[in-house]
Amino acid sequence: MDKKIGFIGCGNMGKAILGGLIASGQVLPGNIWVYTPSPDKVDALREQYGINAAQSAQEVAQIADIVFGAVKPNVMLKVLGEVNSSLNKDTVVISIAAGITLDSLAKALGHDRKIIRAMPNTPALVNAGMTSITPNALVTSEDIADAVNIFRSFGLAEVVSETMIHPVVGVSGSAPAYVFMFIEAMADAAVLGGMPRKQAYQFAAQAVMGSAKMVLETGQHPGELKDMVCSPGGTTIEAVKVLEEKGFRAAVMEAVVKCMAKSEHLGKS
Ligand SMILES: NC(=O)C1=CN([C@@H]2O[C@H](COP(=O)(O)OP(=O)(O)OC[C@H]3O[C@@H](n4cnc5c(N)ncnc54)[C@H](O)[C@@H]3O)[C@@H](O)[C@H]2O)C=CC1
Ligand SMILES: O=C(O)[C@@H]1CCC=N1
Repeated sequence: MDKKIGFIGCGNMGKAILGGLIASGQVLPGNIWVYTPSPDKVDALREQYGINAAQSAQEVAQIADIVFGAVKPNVMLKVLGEVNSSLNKDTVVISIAAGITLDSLAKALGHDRKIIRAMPNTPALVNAGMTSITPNALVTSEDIADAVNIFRSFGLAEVVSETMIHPVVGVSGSAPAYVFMFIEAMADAAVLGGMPRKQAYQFAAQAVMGSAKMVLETGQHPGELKDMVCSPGGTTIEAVKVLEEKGFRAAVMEAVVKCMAKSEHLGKS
């Protein structure tokens, strides 16, 4: 793609997208402009990736064809509002902020602006992201294809209606955090069993990745795949029984429901 890509804000998530995009070879580093208020951080990104360091958010807005707003939700509307007059007519603005609706973005940017609300996740950094994309009515099918291509260059991406955004945050945007906790807890137990810590993380993480791949690639029901592991009278069913007794599934469901509720709350405040 020869479009110019801009990042206003580039912390955990912006860097995951930037890193994924560059690793995919889809966009050359020379076609990427980044601004954050900390010049040291932008310089570090320039050294690591070879991107252009912008002096201001307005500079990014002037140059880029596609501008990522990758700042925290509480400053997103202010930051985008301040660069609005620097954007070109056809620039596509992609906000990745949790809880910031297309409607509020249009209020900050004007109702004639092409805007996409996207919800990526940090595994973008290792080419395994999952992103939802919700365009407003002004975004053309070509713009949508560009956005899908960008996000698919480092994982999977689906266009969804804005009503799906809260489940997306719950099951994907925020989900890596719960999975990391699961991996950490399994590894702690393996360490308790005498395994060196580094090896414990490797075994636990590979088990999670392989299991996820089985769900994605076999098309089999997760319950069926679980049953395949549980030998009669074996070790796994002992662990499964404890997880059921401790309310593992209910805890996960409740956590995701809380996450969705917070996403909805952010959208209203
Ligand atoms: N971290 C995650 O896993 C995910 C985060 N998001 C969304 O991504 C957005 C960013 O989150 P993180 O990357 O985690 O936050 P972060 O705090 O790591 O990064 C924020 C970035 O914005 C910059 N910044 C702060 N004020 C600014 C300003 N006035 N102008 C320009 N840049 C400014 C900071 O220097 C930093 O580079 C949030 O809106 C969040 O909802 C979405 C999906 C997943
Ligand atoms: O915790 C958050 O608010 C952001 C949105 C999805 C993941 N991190």
